[in-house]
Amino acid sequence: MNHNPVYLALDLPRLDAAEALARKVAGHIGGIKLGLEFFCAHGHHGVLQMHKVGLPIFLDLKLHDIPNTVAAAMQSIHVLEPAIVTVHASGGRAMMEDAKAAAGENCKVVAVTVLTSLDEGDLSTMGIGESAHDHALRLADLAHSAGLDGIVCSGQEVGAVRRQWKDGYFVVPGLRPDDGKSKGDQKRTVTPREARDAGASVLVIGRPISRAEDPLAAARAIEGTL
Ligand SMILES: O=C(O)c1cc(=O)[nH]c(=O)n1[C@@H]1O[C@H](COP(=O)(O)O)[C@@H](O)[C@H]1O
Repeated sequence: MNHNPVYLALDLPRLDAAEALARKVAGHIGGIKLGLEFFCAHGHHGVLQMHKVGLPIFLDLKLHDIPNTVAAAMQSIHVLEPAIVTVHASGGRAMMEDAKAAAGENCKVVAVTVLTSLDEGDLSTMGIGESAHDHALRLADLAHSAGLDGIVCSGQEVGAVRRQWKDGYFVVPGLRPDDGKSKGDQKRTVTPREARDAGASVLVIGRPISRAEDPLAAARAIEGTL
């Protein structure tokens, strides 16, 4: 892989702090991921501000609604020129098809399969009887047939998904360089290197860099393992 696959998740409440962190580690990451925390606090203005850092922007909005609403939301973010946008695969085939049709040019649309914060116990409380692995594969298939560019899944499933969808674009969060010693709310974790070796296209990393005592050293160390 000749470009840096790491997208830094900027889950920080303050815009100035988020921008300062992105600028500090910019030479050691490949892009910036802005999620719900950032978008709800700073909206379009915040995204346009972060574009000034000069890295591709991944807009992680996890859209999940009726097809018409999701398509309209996709259209209203064209102006932000995101490189990647997320929707939830559990929104169904028609929602994903309409989301892709409404996406801007050069924007990859990827579907979240099973959140990395869930394990089999959580799935069973939601009425899902199959394993996280099987459910992620099922939703990956659905996203593929709906014409999406790829999916979001944990590093524990990405190898199997890659075998069934050879040219897919796969985003893997839930990464812990310390091999899960500081999981926090994440349940299905692997190391960045394991995810890359298993076939991830993008590695999403937040707190292991943003909450590190020295974020620049943390970003460099992760880069060195890839
Ligand atoms: O869509 C995502 O990016 C996502 C999907 C998922 O299943 N799990 C997951 O953690 N994420 C996001 O990836 C980031 C992970 O952050 P850290 O756990 O701090 O590295 C957060 O911004 C999450 O919103």
